[in-house]
Order: sequence, then structure tokens, then C-alpha cells
Amino acid sequence: MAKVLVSDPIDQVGIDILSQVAQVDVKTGLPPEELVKIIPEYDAMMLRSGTRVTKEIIVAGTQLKIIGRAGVGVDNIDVPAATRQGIVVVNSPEGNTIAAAEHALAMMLSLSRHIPEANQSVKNNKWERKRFIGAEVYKKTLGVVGLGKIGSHVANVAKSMGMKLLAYDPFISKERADQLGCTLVDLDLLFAESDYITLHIPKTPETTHVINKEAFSKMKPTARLINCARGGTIDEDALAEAIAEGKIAGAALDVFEEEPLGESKLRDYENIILTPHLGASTAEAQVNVAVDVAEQIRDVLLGLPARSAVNIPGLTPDVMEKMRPYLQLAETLGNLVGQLAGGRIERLTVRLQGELASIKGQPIVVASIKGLLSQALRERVNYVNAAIEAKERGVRIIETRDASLRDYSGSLHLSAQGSLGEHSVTGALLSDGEIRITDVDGFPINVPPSNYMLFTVHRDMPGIIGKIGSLLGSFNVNIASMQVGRKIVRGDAVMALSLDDPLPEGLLTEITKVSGIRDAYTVKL
Ligand SMILES: NC(=O)c1ccc[n+]([C@@H]2O[C@H](COP(=O)([O-])OP(=O)(O)OC[C@H]3O[C@@H](n4cnc5c(N)ncnc54)[C@H](O)[C@@H]3O)[C@@H](O)[C@H]2O)c1
Ligand SMILES: O=C(O)[C@H](O)COP(=O)(O)O
Repeated sequence: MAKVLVSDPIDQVGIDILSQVAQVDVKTGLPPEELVKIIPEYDAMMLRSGTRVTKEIIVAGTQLKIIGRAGVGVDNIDVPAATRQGIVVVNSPEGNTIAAAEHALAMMLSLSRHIPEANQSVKNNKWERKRFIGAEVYKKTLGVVGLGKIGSHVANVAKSMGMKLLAYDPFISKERADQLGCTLVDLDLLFAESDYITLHIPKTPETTHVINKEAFSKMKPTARLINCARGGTIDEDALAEAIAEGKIAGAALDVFEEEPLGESKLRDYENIILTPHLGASTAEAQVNVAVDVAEQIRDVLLGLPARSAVNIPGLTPDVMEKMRPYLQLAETLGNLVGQLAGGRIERLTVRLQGELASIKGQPIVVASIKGLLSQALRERVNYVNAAIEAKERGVRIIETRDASLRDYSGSLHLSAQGSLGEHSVTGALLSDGEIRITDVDGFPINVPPSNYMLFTVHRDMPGIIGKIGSLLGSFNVNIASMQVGRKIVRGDAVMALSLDDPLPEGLLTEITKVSGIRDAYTVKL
């Protein structure tokens, strides 16, 4: 039975789903060295933001097939290392959207009405009504940095509270911003005009310390800053300084450069509200993310695709289901051309022809690479790491598309250039989904792929087919089917044989000795 390690607290509903297919061990708060020690026995990991899944843990996780993040941000997982190892990384892109958005809105209102300090004051037996005069958000300007899922919900609610909305997001269209009632502006204008600034961006090289000393110098002294997105987007030293110098009126932070928050000046100011990364911590969100991610882990352990894999872009279960026959075709042809070319492959050209030319994205190319590398890497190559493996092995991938129809409505042509020469194959799907190999090295044939195949290049002359047949017979190899493809009579030809048995050692050499045979290749598909 598969084993899943749950290394952060997740809702029981997730454990129940995983338990349908696996032994589930919940071990939270383990130090990294302990994780490295135990991870080799696990097929899957499920976590939140509390566990840092480092390269060391991933490398030690030789059985790992999937890492599931019960939440949005995968920045605590070394995704490139997982990808390199062919491990699918999944998240729950929408399960905690509302929870995080509502936390940001709660922070904005708490800042405006001094809720945390007023609460503390009453609990200290005081009644300080004058001290806690607040500000209304109605008719104030909210600057939303990052107008994605959470930013959009915040904008929607803020609009209904009568706020004016500015937004900065270089990847969002004006139409989308208009729909949300937001005016798209540049960051400087957003800093200068906003009474409230709320961050809903991932931490990337571009967003690291996007709120810095210079940014604070552009903000209104009455501005209030909210960060329920990611630590590190705000320079915390610059924030403490800005608050101390009255450059802005307040800040509310749920996320920090280092978590848990260590020694920090941020604790010294009454007008800074701090929460311990609670954005996703609602009962509803925790059920959503647990179900979403546990189902994906269960599916992957059962050999099915994941719906939100962050490292297999575009290959959702829907796409996978629709494309399965084409992916199979691509893998088979990749495997075939790789074996025909032999040696070290330097370049793979993938030409999508006819209706295949209109398929969006690169799944067919990835499947072709997976097939090509499968001889060398066996099950270590998959849809996650195929492209990376090709790059690291120095295989240049060229993709071309040609929508003009050929003999079949859609066909795939692969050509592999290797240290031993160049070979090409073409294949297509019949209406019932059966694969046909329709061309080898430019010679037209029409054969289904089979486990054991023999291809020869020979002179088209009488007797040669009989000789090959007798030779195979004398080694007790049964021929299931045979086809010859030629371009001109008595010129060169290709013979494709499907065999019921593998070729015994030495037989290939015997075949190449037959007069008229130029080359012979055995292939196992
Ligand atoms: N505090 C929490 O507990 C909590 C909970 C959920 C999500 N989050 C975090 O909130 C953030 C937003 O989540 P989401 O689900 O809305 O993600 P999302 O991908 O839907 O939205 C992010 C938006 O940021 C924009 N963006 C990217 N780079 C940018 C840049 N340089 N400048 C401006 N905008 C940029 C993107 O275009 C996108 O629209 C993520 O970092 C996520 O990890 C935190
Ligand atoms: O990216 C996320 O989903 C949030 O930061 C939530 O993190 P958590 O799952 O640790 O609460």
C-alpha cells in the first residue's frame, strides 16, 4: 500500500480521502533532518506553509510521486528540484481565496477602527472612547497590488463598501480591471493616491521588497498598508522606520520575511497589527484545500492525472483525457525514433501535421520527448521532467506545425538526429484510435506498433523478403505481420516486421549479412 506523509495540520476530511488508497502518517512539526530520514519510505507528501520541502528532502524522497500543498503558495517547496525528479507538485489554487480576501478586509477595518488596541484596552478595565477615534473606508481609495483571485475578491467587496479602487498588476487587462471597477495605474500613482494599500502578489524577484523605503516616501502620511500575501514583498526594516517616522499611519501584516516571526521591531508599534499567517485559517477554507489536494494525491497514486499540477502546465485531466490517444501516439513514435537513431540524440524535431497542428500548448511535444528518453531513463522520465531531462542531456527540441492535410486528418512526424545519424518516423491515429506507423525514414508503410519489431533498409530485389523470413524462422521467431515500403521499384526499400518474440542474440548481425540488406534495427515498444 502507498504511504502518505502529512507534515502540517490539515483537516480530517483530507486524511479520510487519502486513507482510501494509502497508509497516512500525520507527523507535524518535524525538523528538516528528521524529514530527510523518514521521507524515503513515502510515495506522497501533503503539507501547508509550515513545512519547507528542500532539495535535500526531495532528493532523499526516492519514492515520492507527488507533493501536495494544501493551499496556494508553493514557495516553501523546491519546485525545480521536484520537477527534476519527476515529482508532481499540486496545490489548491482557489480553496482559500475567500478566506484570505476576508482576512485582508478584516485587517483593513481593524486598522481603521483600532480594534485590537481597543479590545486590549477594555480587557485592561479601561473605557477610552476618545483614544480610539477611527477612520471610515467609505469613499476612501484602496490600492490593490495584484489583481488575481484574492485581489479581485477584495476589490469587489471594497467596491460595495463605497471605496474607490486603484490597481497595479502588469499581467491583467484593462477590460478585467474595468469589470472589477478598478482603475489600472502604475505603482507610483497607486502609492501616492491610496488611503489603503493591500498586497495580493506572489513573492518573486520582481516583487521582493517592492514596498521599500522609496515606496514609503511616496505614500500619504495617512496611508495604511495591508499584507496578507507573502512575506518579503515588504522590506520590514523600512516599514518599521516608516511607522516610527510617521511616513504612513499604520500597517497590518499576516505574513513575514521569516516565519514564525523572530526578533522584530514590528512588535513595538501599536499601529502595526500582526497575525500569525492566518489568511487561510477558516474552517471552510481548510476543508476546501484538504479535499482539493487530497483528491489529487489519491488520483495520482491511482495513476490518474492531477487537476492543478503546478509543474505540468496545461495537462489537466480534461485535456489529458481528450488527448490520451495522441499522447500515446507521440510516446510510441518518440520511443521508436529514439531506438532507430540509437546513440546520443542531439536534436528531436516534432512536426504536428493536419488537425494536430491546432492543438494548443506542448503536451504532444512533451509526450514525444518522454517516449524518446524512455529507453535511457525508463520510468524515471515522465510528463513532469521530460523537457528538463532533454535540456540537461543536450537534446535540442524543435517544434513545427503544418496544418495542411496529408493522408490522415492528423499525423505526427518525428525526426531524431543523433551521434549515429538521423532517422524519422510518422504516425497517425485511425478513426478507432488505433496507432499506425505510416512512414519510416521517408518510406511509406502502414503498420501498427507492436512489442517487438524489426526494421530493415534493403535493396528492393527478388528473394530478400524470403531470406529474412527463413532466417527468423530458423531462430524460431514468429512474424505477426510484415510490410514493405518503397519509393521506386528496385530502389531502396524499408521492411517493417512485427514479431511475437524478441530477436535472439546474434540474429541481428546475421540479418545485416544478408545480401542487399543495408541496415537492420530491432525495436522494443
Ligand atoms: N495569508 C495567507 O494565508 C494566504 C492565503 C492564500 C494566498 N496567499 C497568497 O496571496 C497571494 C495571491 O494569491 P492569489 O490566489 O490571488 O494568486 P493569483 O495568482 O490569483 O494572483 C496573483 C496576482 O499577482 C499578479 N502579479 C504577479 N506579479 C506581479 C507584480 N510584479 N506586480 C503586480 N502584480 C503581480 C498576477 O498577475 C496575479 O494577478 C499569493 O502570494 C498567495 O500565496 C496568502
Ligand atoms: O499560500 C497559501 O495558501 C497561504 O499562505 C496559506 O498558508 P497555510 O496553508 O499555511 O495557512
